[in-house]
Amino acid sequence: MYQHIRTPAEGEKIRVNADFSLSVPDNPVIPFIEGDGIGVDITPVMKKVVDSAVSRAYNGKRKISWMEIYAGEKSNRIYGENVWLPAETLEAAREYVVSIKGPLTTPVGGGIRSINVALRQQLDLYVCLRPVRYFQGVPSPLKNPEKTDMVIFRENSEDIYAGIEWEAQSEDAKKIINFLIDDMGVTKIRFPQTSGIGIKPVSSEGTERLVRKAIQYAIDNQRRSVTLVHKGNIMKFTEGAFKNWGYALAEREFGASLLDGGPWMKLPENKGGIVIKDVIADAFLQQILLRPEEYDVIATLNLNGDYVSDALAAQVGGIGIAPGANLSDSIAIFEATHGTAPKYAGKDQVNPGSLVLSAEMMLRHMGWGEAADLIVRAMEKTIQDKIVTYDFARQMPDARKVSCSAFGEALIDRMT
Ligand SMILES: NC(=O)C1=CN([C@@H]2O[C@H](COP(=O)(O)OP(=O)(O)OC[C@H]3O[C@@H](n4cnc5c(N)ncnc54)[C@H](OP(=O)(O)O)[C@@H]3O)[C@@H](O)[C@H]2O)C=CC1
Ligand SMILES: O=C(O)CCC(=O)C(=O)O
Ligand SMILES: [Mg+2]
Repeated sequence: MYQHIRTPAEGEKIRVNADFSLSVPDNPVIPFIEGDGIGVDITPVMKKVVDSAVSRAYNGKRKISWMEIYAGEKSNRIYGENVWLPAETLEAAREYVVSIKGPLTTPVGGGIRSINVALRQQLDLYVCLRPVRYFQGVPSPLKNPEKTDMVIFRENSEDIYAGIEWEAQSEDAKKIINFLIDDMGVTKIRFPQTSGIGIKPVSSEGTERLVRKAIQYAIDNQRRSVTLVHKGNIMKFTEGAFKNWGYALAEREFGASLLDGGPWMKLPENKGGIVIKDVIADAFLQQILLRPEEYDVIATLNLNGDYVSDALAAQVGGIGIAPGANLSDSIAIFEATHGTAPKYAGKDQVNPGSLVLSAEMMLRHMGWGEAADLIVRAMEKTIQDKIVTYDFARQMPDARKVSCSAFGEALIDRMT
């Protein structure tokens, strides 16, 4: 029994089988977090679009029973002050296996730590999967945006992103700095009296489970290459180790062998002959603009993956249309790449595309590909009909600018 979560009268749980495949009933209960800021705009649109797609694809034989669960500002209103991530929210995400969420606010420079990160850590959702593809007609700063077609596997549980840090001049920061100087012989902290300190854990287990998923995805989806993106020349034992562990895993578990003497590798032909390569993160960020066609599946660390996600999203039209998923071996929480865009909150203005396409990924994950296909086709048609929200409209002078909810209606009208 939950305290504030209302279990729908109808619907059953999705179950995880011993081999991690899913048993999805025709009427699954799907938990959702509305989200802060523009969550109130995009989440209802996403639900309506998904319900229409499911109803049209399966003629009423299948139906989602939505179950609201709480996090962020709304959970403060419901559970009381300073309850940002109730225990029963985590419990429901675990129990019901597949969920979807709107964005959640994280204050800058102080205050609470990210609830988004906490959700990923506490449920061990170690893969942040963010596909980046171009929809014909979307305005882009590139001449050939269709050449950008990548799938990002961002490590989601480690790195400097884990939030292990101490504020400058705090007792804890002093303790760590003294330990580093006195016990570890560190001489490189330029201003020890006034430095904040952050810690960057990167493990072989964390790297290997992420790179394994990326390579397996590349094999299963007939992709051409997997690129390990790192800054291993500077951060040798974290980002450099990520690269080394990634290549070693490709060799050990997938039978990769050196390509032209290395360091690049190639999988055997029976595993698609996929090339495993690496690139230093700064060079990668210029090459994705100049030669995006050279990159395909990307495996990278948490912070790099955060930066790379928004940069690649911009190449194909921006974060208004950038979907994502947080995955463990069993649990999945789908969410957009963007945040709460507070200045647009409650104005029915923003693009719901990212969350709708995150839901499209969710339907595919559930094996409901027909409903997912309807959403993709509707998105293609709506954009080709030049019906767009403000973000695209400002670069498409001849387009019809519509609200967030009207864009959702336009999608539903085009589900044929
Ligand atoms: N997973 C999550 O829940 C995430 C949460 N956040 C949090 O969100 C908050 C705000 O972060 P911020 O850095 O402003 O980043 P946001 O992604 O929220 O917004 C940045 C800009 O991106 C554009 N944008 C974002 N979403 C949409 C959309 N749906 N449609 C059209 N345009 C969109 C807007 O651009 P323009 O102004 O040009 O119109 C917006 O001002 C922070 O607290 C941050 O921590 C951030 C990222 C992810
Ligand atoms: O948790 C946050 O507030 C930001 C997260 C983020 O930017 C992301 O995961 O892409
Ligand atoms: Mg981000």
